[in-house]
Amino acid sequence: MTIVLLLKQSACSLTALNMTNLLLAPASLAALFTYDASVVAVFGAVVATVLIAIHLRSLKWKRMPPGPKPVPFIGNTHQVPSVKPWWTFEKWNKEYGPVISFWLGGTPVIVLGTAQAAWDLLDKRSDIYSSRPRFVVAGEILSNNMRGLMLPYGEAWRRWRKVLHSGFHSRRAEAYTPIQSLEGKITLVDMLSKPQEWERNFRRYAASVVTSVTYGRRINSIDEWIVKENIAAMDYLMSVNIPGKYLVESWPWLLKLPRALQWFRREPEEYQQRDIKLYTSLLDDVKTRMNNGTAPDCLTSQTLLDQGFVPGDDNGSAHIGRTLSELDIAYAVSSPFGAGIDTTAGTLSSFVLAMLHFPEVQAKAQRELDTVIGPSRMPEYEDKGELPYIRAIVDETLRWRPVAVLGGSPHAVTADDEYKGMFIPKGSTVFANMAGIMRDPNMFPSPDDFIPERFLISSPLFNPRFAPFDLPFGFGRRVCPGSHLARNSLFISIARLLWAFHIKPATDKEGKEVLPDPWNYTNGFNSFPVSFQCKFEPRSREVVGVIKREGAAALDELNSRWT
Ligand code: HEM
Repeated sequence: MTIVLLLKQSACSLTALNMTNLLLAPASLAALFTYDASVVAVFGAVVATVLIAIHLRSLKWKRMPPGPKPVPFIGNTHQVPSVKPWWTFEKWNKEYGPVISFWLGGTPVIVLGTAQAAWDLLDKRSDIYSSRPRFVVAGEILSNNMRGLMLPYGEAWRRWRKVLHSGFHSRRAEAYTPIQSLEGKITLVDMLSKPQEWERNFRRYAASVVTSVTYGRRINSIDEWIVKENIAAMDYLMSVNIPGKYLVESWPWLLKLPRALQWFRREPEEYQQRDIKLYTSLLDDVKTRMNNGTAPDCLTSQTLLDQGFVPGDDNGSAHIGRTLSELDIAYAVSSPFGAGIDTTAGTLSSFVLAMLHFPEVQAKAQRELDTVIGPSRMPEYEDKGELPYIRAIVDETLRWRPVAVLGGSPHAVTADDEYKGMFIPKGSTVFANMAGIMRDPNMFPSPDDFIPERFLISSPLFNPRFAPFDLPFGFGRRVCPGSHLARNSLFISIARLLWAFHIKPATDKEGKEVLPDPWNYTNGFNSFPVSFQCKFEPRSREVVGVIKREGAAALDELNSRWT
């Protein structure tokens, strides 16, 4: 009994002692106890939050747009063909929906397969969909972040883009139409004298328009050094931009190795020196002509002036640098070369292909030209308002075979996003698959047929959503800055080719017509018809006379302009 009482007492006294200790203990001790408790609480809360966040995130990731099942480490890389992947993307869009996702290694890729999805995300949410994926070798090492096309969305890109915007916005582009018209007349002469070289003639036209408006110098042939050097620079750029070619694209931490150990740098850095030499020599040439007062108004002269260059001053270049360095300018004004030649010339080749496969369209267009223009003069820009069917053919060509088949360069998302209940993670690469978008039968019934009437306001097939038809030129803040220049080139070239020539299939030895395969297109970010033969027969002797007369006058005028 006594023992039990003692035990009871001691238990009570222990309890009392503990209570007393807690109440009477020094403040520091109490704080220590309190602190320990809160550390545990905070730690627990952090762990719980992290676990909840991981759980929620994994739920989010499960809500990514549907797509083919990835495998560990490589994702879906093995399922994406290196040749014309846009057909596979179109197939997946048909199978899984207008917005699909897959994985290239550790990078999520989103493909938009309808115009609506592209408008909703790339246009309406352009604040977070306007960046580019990281191009380690092509953008960072080879181009030292000076090729704006590959720059992520941000200040450097904005400064670069301002140069192109002020050089090619719609009013400024109007000022280039006299050059485009004169060059177009030279092209018609080339088409008369060497019709078998029609693709080269188109390339010369596109290249001469670009060099004239950027550097104030025209070209007579695509074999001139300025074209060859620029093409070589573009070819190398393309050659390093092949997925899987460089380990450092998937493992950018390799850039943290001592420079001497970064084996992948040597060759692109050598080519960077070659690019710098080319672009600065073209810039210096314009500066020299500005100094002696012979430089025509062009993108380069305009940008140099905007950036503070003082022509005629011995130290004129020292003032350059309001927002861009001289090298930045040299790179910025070189961009139209890479972006504006294959796109324009390739679209003209698609137009020729369409005319071979849809002769009734050709005949209808020629009826319009005969009514509005007649054979005694050639179409001019002033006739544009009177030639709705020709304008519709331009739009339909851009739709029928979009040259920027994957929407140009891919976009990248800079923040997590939700779209129609689907989760789109930050850092995803986003393609607007033009090949699929332009063949969406809901938007473009009978998509494989060439039907200009879709773009004719007077036609029941007209869809007002496509007035104007901007879709081929991309989306949001990255939309093509050269679209006005490109459209003007396409309009005048197409109007005059149809006015001047019957475009007919080539014939074999037995005289049988040989139609080129309408799907035989090149691989690459710009896709255009693989070279084919066809005939350009002048429509009348009167037309030939006009071409020769106008062509000679155009050459005189161009020579007096640029020398
Ligand atoms: C038929 C002709 C052309 C087509 C179909 C075309 C189409 C495109 C497309 C789809 C894009 C990507 C837009 C995006 O990322 O959403 C683009 C970008 C670009 N285009 Fe064009 N283009 C053409 C001609 C031109 C011309 C003539 C120039 C030169 C003045 C030009 C300069 C550029 C540049 C510099 C970019 C990059 C814009 C940036 O990243 O901010 N393009 N183009």
